[in-house]
Amino acid sequence: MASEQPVQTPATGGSLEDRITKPEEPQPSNTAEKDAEKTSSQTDGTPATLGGSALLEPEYTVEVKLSDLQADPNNPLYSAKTFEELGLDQRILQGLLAMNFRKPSKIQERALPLLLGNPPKNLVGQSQSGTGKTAAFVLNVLSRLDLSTEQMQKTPQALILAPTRELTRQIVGVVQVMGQFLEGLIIGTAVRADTNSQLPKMDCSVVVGTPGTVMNMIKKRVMIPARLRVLVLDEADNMLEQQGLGDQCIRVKAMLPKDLQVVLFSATFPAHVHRYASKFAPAANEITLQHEELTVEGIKQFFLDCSSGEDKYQTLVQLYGLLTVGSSIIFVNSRSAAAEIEKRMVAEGHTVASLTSSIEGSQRDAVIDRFRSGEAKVLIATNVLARGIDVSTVSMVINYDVPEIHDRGKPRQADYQTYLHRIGRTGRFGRVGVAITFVSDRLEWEILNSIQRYFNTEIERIDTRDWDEVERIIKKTIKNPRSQATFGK
Ligand SMILES: Nc1ncnc2c1ncn2[C@@H]1O[C@H](COP(=O)(O)OP(=O)(O)OP(=O)(O)O)[C@@H](O)[C@H]1O
Repeated sequence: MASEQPVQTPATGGSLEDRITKPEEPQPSNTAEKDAEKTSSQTDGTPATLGGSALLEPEYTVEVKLSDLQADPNNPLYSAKTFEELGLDQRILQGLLAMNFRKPSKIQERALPLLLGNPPKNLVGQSQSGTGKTAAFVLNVLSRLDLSTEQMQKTPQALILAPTRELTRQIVGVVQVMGQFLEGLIIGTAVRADTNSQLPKMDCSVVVGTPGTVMNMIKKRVMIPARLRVLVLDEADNMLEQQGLGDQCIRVKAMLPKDLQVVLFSATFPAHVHRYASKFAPAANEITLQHEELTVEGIKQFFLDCSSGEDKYQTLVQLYGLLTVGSSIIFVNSRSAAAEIEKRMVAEGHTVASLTSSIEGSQRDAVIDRFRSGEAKVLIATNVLARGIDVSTVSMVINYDVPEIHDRGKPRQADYQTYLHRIGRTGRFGRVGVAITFVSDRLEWEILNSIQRYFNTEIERIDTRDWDEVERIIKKTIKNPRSQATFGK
């Protein structure tokens, strides 16, 4: 197991000495505009400059389809305003331009005025997967920084907590690109180290990290939280609910200044966590949705009947060709299942990678980086990758195992939130994708049925007796990277 030693890691896989990320030197605004003109594609979680997968979509597809979606008031990407009208700093607007963000999404348009108000108020914000929550909180963080002196540039003023190292590194990438024109912005990454290395000092303006590592850093006084103004919890329901993570978040918050703005974001806030979230972020403004509104219509949901565990494996192998049309993630419920499937598929000559919490941190970084760059197109993962990960080329998600809550001694039951987050790895920001769940017995079928009812959505059965038909259905769905689909009900 990896040591508890926390480190700051470079967001971009630089040298170990280079642990604090400084954005590149600001460029004059006309350069940014020219860059935005040149690039026809938006960037996803890790932009191409950071080794990520920039979208290779023709300009007309992005312009026409996305602007259609953003003009539809029933769509979560809809906005009546421009970023300029939201009162953002000119240098931040330049960052958005460089990312090719033309218009805010609904959550960005609604959340930003609430977040940017003074005196600052807490916020609980919810919107469907892939609708731009990261930008909403990053824009608030960047807007609240005082970078006027070198001392302040090296003083943590905002803390963003995320549940996994992969999501942490992704958020660092977004802060870096969005804040590239803010002179003096320094970003620290606080994730667990592979070995017992010394804790680096968090001499930075923004810290992004996982709760356990941040807690250690504060305890050991390598991170001084006295000047923090904003605390963000991404995937907040998961952060507050999960045993361990929840305790750590509470302990971290207890070590921070009392007059801090607390911002909680997630696509899901089940009722029992929502009550708790209201305590963690008292008197918060709230943007919430009903669970029936949460599914993204661009994600076409299917299920496949399998006769046994072995049949699930054979079905996956039959699907392999389709999995590599774009990129895909295969979700399993255990680390051992991930290892087993990877071993068998590799032995049979298929190219797959796997990412679970059983591998060391730097190896995990290497796997996700290969997936982002498109070098690895099929990734087997546990729930560690279910939330937040934004790789725009993912056109297919397979639930090899139905997501379930494992409560010892209790009957098996559906994990609604995890289902939604897993399938949300595709169909990002107006794109289309396919999610297929494998069902191998009656109980799994009942669990999937209850998921369907909970979200008031449709999960269509695919008949595997005719593989040509299966292929036709899936290809038809993912052929066009953007649909005219509306979201929710
Ligand atoms: N206003 C915008 N214009 C264009 N693209 C955008 C805009 N806002 C966000 N995006 C892009 O949309 C994608 C999804 O954004 P993000 O990862 O923030 O979604 P999310 O709501 O946090 O999803 P999840 O619930 O899965 O964590 C990203 O690739 C991001 O770059």
